[in-house]
Amino acid sequence: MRPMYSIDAKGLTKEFRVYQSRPGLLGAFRDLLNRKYRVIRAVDGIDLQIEQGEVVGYIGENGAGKSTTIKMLTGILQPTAGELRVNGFDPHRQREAFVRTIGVVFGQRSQLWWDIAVQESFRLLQKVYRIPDEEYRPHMDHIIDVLQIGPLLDQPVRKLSLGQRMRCELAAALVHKPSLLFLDEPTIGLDVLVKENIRQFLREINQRYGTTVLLTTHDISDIEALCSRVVMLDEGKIIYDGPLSQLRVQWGGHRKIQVELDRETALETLDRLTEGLAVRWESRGAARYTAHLENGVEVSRVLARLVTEVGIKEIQIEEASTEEIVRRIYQEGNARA
Ligand SMILES: Nc1ncnc2c1ncn2[C@@H]1O[C@H](COP(=O)(O)OP(=O)(O)OP(=O)(O)O)[C@@H](O)[C@H]1O
Repeated sequence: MRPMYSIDAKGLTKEFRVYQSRPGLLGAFRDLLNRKYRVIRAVDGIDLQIEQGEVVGYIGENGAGKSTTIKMLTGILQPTAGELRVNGFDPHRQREAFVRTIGVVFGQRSQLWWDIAVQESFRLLQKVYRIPDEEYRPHMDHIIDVLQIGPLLDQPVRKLSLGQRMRCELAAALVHKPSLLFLDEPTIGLDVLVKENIRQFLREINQRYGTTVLLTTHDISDIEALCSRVVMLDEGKIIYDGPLSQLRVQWGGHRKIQVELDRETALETLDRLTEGLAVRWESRGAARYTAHLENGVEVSRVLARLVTEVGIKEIQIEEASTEEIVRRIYQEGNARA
C-alpha cells in the first residue's frame, strides 16, 4: 500500500504575471489598450513527498520560491500546474476542512488577538475548533508548561516581547493538535535561550504526537538542531533533497584532521591504514600529522581505521560549517543530489 504522505506534490508550479509599464504618456496610453506582462515562474515543477512525522527544513536564498511554495501548501495560493495533496486534501479547493488539520506560524503575522489576554486567544481558538474542555485542558496545560508561558497568559499580546509572543504563537498553532505544522522563521530575532526552548519544544511535540514539521528558515542552526532532512530550493527548483549529513559529505569540501600520536609513525604506515579512502597524509614533526580528506570521505571512517593500530593523544577536526556549505551551494547553484 502507498504510504500516507503529509505532503505529496508532483510537478507543483506557480507562475505570476508581472505587468510592465511603458514610459511616458504615450506608453501609459498604450498600456491601457494592450498591457505587456512577463511571467515569473516562482515555483517550477517541484516534486516533494514528506511522510507523517518527518521534520524537514526548507531552505533557499531570498526569492528562491519558499514562501510561494508554503502559500500553495497551506491553500492560500492556487497552483498554476501540478498535483498537490496535503494531509490528503486539495489545500485550495477544500480549504475549510483542510485548515483544521494544519498549524501555521509565520514569523511576521500573528494569529493572536492583539488587545486581549493570551489565554483568551487560546480559548477563542478552542471555540473555533470546537475542542471539548476535557481534551483541551491536559493538552494545553502540557504545552504551556513546556513553553514556559504560564506567567504570560493574563497579559495582552501587545505587551509581550518578541520571544514571549513567538512562544505563545506556537502554543496557539497547536491548540487543535494539527498533524502538520508549518513554521516560517520561528526563531528569527530571538536570544539563544528562547531559541533553544523553542527547538526543544518542537522536538518534543514531534516525538509525542508524531507531528510533521516543515520549517522554513535562514538560520542553519535551526536545521542542524531539528531536521533530519533538508530540501534546498533555487530559482523555483529543488536542487537538493536529502539528509543534512549527506550534504556535508558531498559538499563539505576539503577537510583536515590534525592528530598527535603517541609515537613517531611512518607516513607509509598511515597511508596503508587509510588505503582506499581519499586521504593524503602530511607530517608536521614530533609525532604530529595532518590528514587531508577529499569530498565524500567521512571523518569517522578515517578515525576508525587509525585507532586499530596507533595511539592517538590529541585530535582536531577542521571542517566547513553547515552554514559555509550551504553558502557554497547557493553560489554554485547546482547541488543536485
Ligand atoms: N504575488 C507575486 N507577484 C509577482 N511575483 C511574485 C509574487 N510573489 C512572489 N513573487 C516572485 O516569485 C519569486 C519567489 O518569491 P518567494 O517570496 O516565494 O521567495 P522566498 O524564497 O520565499 O524568498 P524570501 O526568503 O525572501 O522570503 C520572486 O522572484 C518573487 O519576486
